[in-house]
Amino acid sequence: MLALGKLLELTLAGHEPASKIQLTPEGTRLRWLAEGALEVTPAGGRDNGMDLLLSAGIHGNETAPIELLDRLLRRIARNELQPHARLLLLFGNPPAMRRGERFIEQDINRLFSGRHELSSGAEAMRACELEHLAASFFADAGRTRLHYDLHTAIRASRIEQFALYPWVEGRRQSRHECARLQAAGIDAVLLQSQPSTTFSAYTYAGLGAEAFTLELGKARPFGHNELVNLDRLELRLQALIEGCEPPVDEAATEHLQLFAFAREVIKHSDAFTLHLPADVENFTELAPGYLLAEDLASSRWVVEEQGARIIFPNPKVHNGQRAGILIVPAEASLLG
Ligand SMILES: O=C(O)CCC(=O)N[C@@H](CCC(=O)O)C(=O)O
Ligand SMILES: [Zn+2]
Repeated sequence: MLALGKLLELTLAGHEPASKIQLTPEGTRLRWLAEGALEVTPAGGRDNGMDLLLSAGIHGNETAPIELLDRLLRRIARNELQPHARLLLLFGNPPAMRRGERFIEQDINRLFSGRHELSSGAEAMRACELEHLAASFFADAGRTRLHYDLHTAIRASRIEQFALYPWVEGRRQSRHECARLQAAGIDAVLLQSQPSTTFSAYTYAGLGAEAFTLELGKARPFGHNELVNLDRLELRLQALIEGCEPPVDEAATEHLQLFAFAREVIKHSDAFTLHLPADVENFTELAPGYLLAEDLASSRWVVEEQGARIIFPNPKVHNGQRAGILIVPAEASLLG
């Protein structure tokens, strides 16, 4: 296997490869761009016009998707997968991956769309570097741009695999892309309705890609991901890479669970208290009138929405950060 196929090993060891460009016997080109960053160019005459960015490890402890990217790259480097799409593979936060932690100083997924400019430190610099790598990768006009930013969640989830679809003014979220995700084993999509500082929001709003954060199960250490079943996603990604994706059935989105963003719960101070059990699962329903959280100056978060559910509840975030999202069921007619 080509040495660059071991990007994960190189990244975890903090090593730079001796040779930065390698070719498979079929002519697929692997190019190391920066720590945790590798570009794959199809052999001559094979390029089908798709630019596919796959990222994982934006949170260093979310190992199942990191292992998934590693498997895909090794297959390419062993000449078992013949790419017809251009690929950019990114491991987002190598120092945090080495420590098996979500982040070192700051959550990188709060630093995109220029937010890193208001901050400093290694994670702000990495967010800036990732923006540049993505922007250069998606620089050519007239090509299809797709980005999946792969994650796992801190807690268990009533809907195990779901996507967050970024939002930008004036652009409708695509039924076709939702159907493609459904075919990849994703059971629910949260349609965002406000700007965000995540990586997928940057590539969606800033670079015009179709882009999603995919939540694929519960975060566990390397080698302990047997409960995270990524088979359907892996098959779909292989098909996208090889340019032989089976047709996508848009009518099937009838069975996709769609949610709309209702409100973010922001932790303002150390006095913040979240009134949920520590083991509450993502997508747990909360009845109208439920007192969800309290904070300084007697501020209270009371559920008002019918059919509300909570995702990503986390009272341990830094002050000023999101401590949960309230979502509500949405209609497929929102999709374009
Ligand atoms: O499990 C949790 O509480 C957080 C899981 C996670 O990291 N989610 C992403 C979602 C990104 C998005 O909103 O698109 C994040 O919080 O960065
Ligand atoms: Zn994550």
